[in-house]
Amino acid sequence: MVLEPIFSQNSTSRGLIVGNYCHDVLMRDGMVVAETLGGAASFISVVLDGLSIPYNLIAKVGSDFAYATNHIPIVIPTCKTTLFHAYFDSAIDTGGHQDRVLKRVFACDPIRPSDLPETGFDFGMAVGVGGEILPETLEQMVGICNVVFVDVQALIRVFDVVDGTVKLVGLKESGFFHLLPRIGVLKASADEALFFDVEEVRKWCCVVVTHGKDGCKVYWKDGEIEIAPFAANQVDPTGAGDSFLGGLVSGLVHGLAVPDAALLGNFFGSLTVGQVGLPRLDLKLLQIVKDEMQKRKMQGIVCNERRDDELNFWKHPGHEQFHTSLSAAKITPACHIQECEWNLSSSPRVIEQGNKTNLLINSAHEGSFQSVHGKP
Ligand SMILES: Nc1ncnc2c1ncn2[C@@H]1O[C@H](COP(=O)(O)OP(=O)(O)OP(=O)(O)O)[C@@H](O)[C@H]1O
Ligand SMILES: O[C@H]1[C@H](O)[C@@H](O)[C@H](O)[C@@H](O)[C@H]1O
Repeated sequence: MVLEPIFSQNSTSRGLIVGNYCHDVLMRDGMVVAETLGGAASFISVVLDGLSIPYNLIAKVGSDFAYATNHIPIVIPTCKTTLFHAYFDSAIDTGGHQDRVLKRVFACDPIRPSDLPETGFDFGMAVGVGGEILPETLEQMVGICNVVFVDVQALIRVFDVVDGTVKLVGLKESGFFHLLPRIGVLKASADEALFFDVEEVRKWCCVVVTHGKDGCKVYWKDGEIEIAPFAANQVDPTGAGDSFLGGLVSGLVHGLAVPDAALLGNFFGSLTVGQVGLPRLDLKLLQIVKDEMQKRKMQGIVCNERRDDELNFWKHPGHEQFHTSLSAAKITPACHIQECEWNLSSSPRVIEQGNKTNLLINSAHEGSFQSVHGKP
């Protein structure tokens, strides 16, 4: 397992995020309810920026790309930006995680090894959404990064040739399987985890399976541990897994033990489902989170001092208190968590302009749309 380098990270570590930005169109019962910036890279950026973690980002878009982002993507004039249509069906609601059918309508260029910088990175994140990460790209990443975190959705998605519907293939058939012993952490949603044998893969790398409102479970060679969720009022599940991964990696980079870092993942996942599109993270909230992470370090739970892989996987004293403190931060009055008051089933329209989100709430009485910029 390539795990030891995770624990030698520090907050000046530099990361490499690889995965295309995309345009997301969310539909509810046939109606467009939101158009937002998407792609795992964009959700992860929000979390890493919020926690002041430096990184380079390699993403490709077309000249139609509609958003302002902190990290400028590579523009391919001959391509359109990757576009996903996510279809939510009011009739299907699987216990808080609304199921969706995802269609890739356009696919921008793949990211090739020659698109990556040659310099070494402390950590890498392979986070494709539309099949843009090739086996040779991941191979190059494991060569230039000390440790690589991989979202399995980057490896096992295939796209219907007629309508672009996203389907999954077994990890063994994906063309990436041979690279598993060289990656640090493989993250999968519970649905995606059905496409590989966790018992087999955990021998080579750490596996983290997310379970929506129920939190997540971490598996490694010799053990496994469940990590508690945070309460959330889910309005849009999109990007929860991406923000989770951003939180997990940020925690590890800041020197937290794996369970604490996974808890931070759950925290950012829960913030994301409470909003439509990218999470808008309050600065005061972020400061509280940073302070709490610092406190965990002060308690002597500094992984990069221990260099002891096995120890870093178990919950250390104070883990539950860390959960309590983060939960409290979410409800601190000073922190305006901009949770929306509606959910996708009530069919409001959300249109993002630049990096701002407009909520256009359908007013039944006036027969018109009312524009609201988040909450006051
Ligand atoms: N309804 C919820 N309430 C609280 N936390 C949630 C909820 N949904 C997701 N989360 C948090 O986000 C994490 C990731 O969610 P999930 O397992 O749904 O990922 P995903 O299916 O990959 O998401 P997506 O593909 O939409 O990005 C969970 O492990 C959990 O911590
Ligand atoms: O923006 C979203 C998000 O990144 C999801 O994690 C991914 O599954 C979708 O394909 C993408 O459109």
